[in-house]
Order: sequence, then structure tokens, then C-alpha cells
Amino acid sequence: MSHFRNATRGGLSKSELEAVLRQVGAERYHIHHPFHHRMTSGALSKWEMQAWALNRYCYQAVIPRKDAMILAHAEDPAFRAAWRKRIEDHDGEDGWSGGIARWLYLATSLGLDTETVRSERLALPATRFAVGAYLSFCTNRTLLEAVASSLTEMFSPTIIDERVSAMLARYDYITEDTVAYFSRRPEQASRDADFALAYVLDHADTAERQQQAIDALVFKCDILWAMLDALQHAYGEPGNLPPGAFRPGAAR
Ligand SMILES: O=C(O)c1cc(C(=O)O)c2c(n1)C(=O)C(=O)c1cc(C(=O)O)[nH]c1-2
Repeated sequence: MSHFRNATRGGLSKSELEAVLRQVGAERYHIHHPFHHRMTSGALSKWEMQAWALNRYCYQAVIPRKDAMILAHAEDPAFRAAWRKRIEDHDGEDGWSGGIARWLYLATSLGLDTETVRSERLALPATRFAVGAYLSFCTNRTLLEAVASSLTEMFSPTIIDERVSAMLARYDYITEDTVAYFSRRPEQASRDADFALAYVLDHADTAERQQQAIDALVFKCDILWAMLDALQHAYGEPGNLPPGAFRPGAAR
């Protein structure tokens, strides 16, 4: 947390708080992670790409659950009406016509088997722990902290843009169809991040609450970072693969 500790001192104006939150992303978002750099430079093997999709499914699957926790903590019907759209985006009308289904499509078009991905049984231990920590955070912390932890979405349109163009340009087995999941995300993320940012700026009305909001965003950057650390460690060096984790040919 280093220099974001005591970032609020006697209290910040809304625009100062927004600037600190943006600075957290500028320094700590997973766009700076070496695994992301290897992906965008075309250096991932196909099975590392598959491992990324299979592990990231665990994150996608927990998003609507943590959003349901946030809904349960929200007393304001107007807040709930806005926030519940996130669950609809991921689950669709029937559970399998939204973002989770589109992520599964991405994974299967990379050659993975639907049931294997959905079961999460070949995911890395650290992926499971990181995703579980996000769900616990949104369950146990205040509504303000849970909302602030979603603010990584302010930064996601840039990483999605970088990732999708590199995936299409540098991996011959990836087509527009493979990355269709990402086509709706920047618009949904901007809508969601605008709402969440306005909420945080309005409700972080003491120095202590401002610091909690900043810490929540640092925490969430750490979750995303830890997920890529797990992939980099397990798949970047021979001999590091945890027992039971996805390996070439294992998910077909
Ligand atoms: O592709 C990405 O790098 C990326 C990042 C993030 C994020 O920053 O949390 C999300 C997503 N994608 C995403 O697809 C998504 O649905 C999502 C929901 C949330 C959230 O915390 O509520 N973050 C993200």
C-alpha cells in the first residue's frame, strides 16, 4: 500500500480523491504485469493462452455473485436498480446468455472443453484464492469499500483494447469471433465505472472513508495482479505447475 497510505490526510476534495484513485490504477493495474506484456508481444504459447482463459473464467463466474452481495448491502432501491444491470450483463436472461456464456465461448474457441472450464477443477490454487478473496471482500466490507473495489473498471477499456488488438494481430488461431466477449465490455465498463465513481466520490465524505476507498481499489488491483502472478509462475517456468492444474491436452 506504500505511498497510498495516509493519502487523504485532513481530507480530500472530490477531484483530489478522484485523482488519487486514478493514480492507483496508473501505477498498479494489471496492464503493467509481465504476463500481460508477454500476451501482447505474442510470446504466449497456445496452452498458456488456454490457461489464461480457463483461470480467468473463475473471475468471470464470481463477478455476479459479488455483485449480488453488493445488492444485499444496498438499502437504496435506485442504487439496486442501477447495480443489478451488472448481474444481467453477466448472467443474461437465463444464466447462459450473458458475459459468462460469452467467456465460455472464448475458452471453447481456444480448444477447451465447456464442462472442464465450468467445473473450475483445473484452475490454479492461487486463482481460486484470489477470486475467493474478492467475493469475501464484497461480503464483509462496507458498501463503500465494495463499490470502490469495482473501480478497476475505470481502467479496463484500455487494457481490453491493447489485449484484443494484440490477440488478433499476433496469434493466428484467434479470430474476431474468439474475442467477441470483449466487444461489449468497454461500453458496459464505462457505464458501470461512471456510476461507481460518482457513488464513491459522494459517499467517501470523511478522510477515513476516503482512505478506505483508496485501499479498496489497491486491494482489487492486487487481486488482478495476483491472478496473473499465478499464471506467470505456473506456466512461465517448467517445474512450477501445481498438481492437478491445467496442462496441455488436459481439458479436451
Ligand atoms: O479484461 C480485463 O482486464 C477486465 C478487468 C476488469 C477489472 O478491471 O476488474 C473486469 C473485466 N475485465 C470484466 O470483463 C468484467 O466483467 C469486470 C467486472 C468487474 C468488477 O470488478 O465488477 N471487473 C471487471
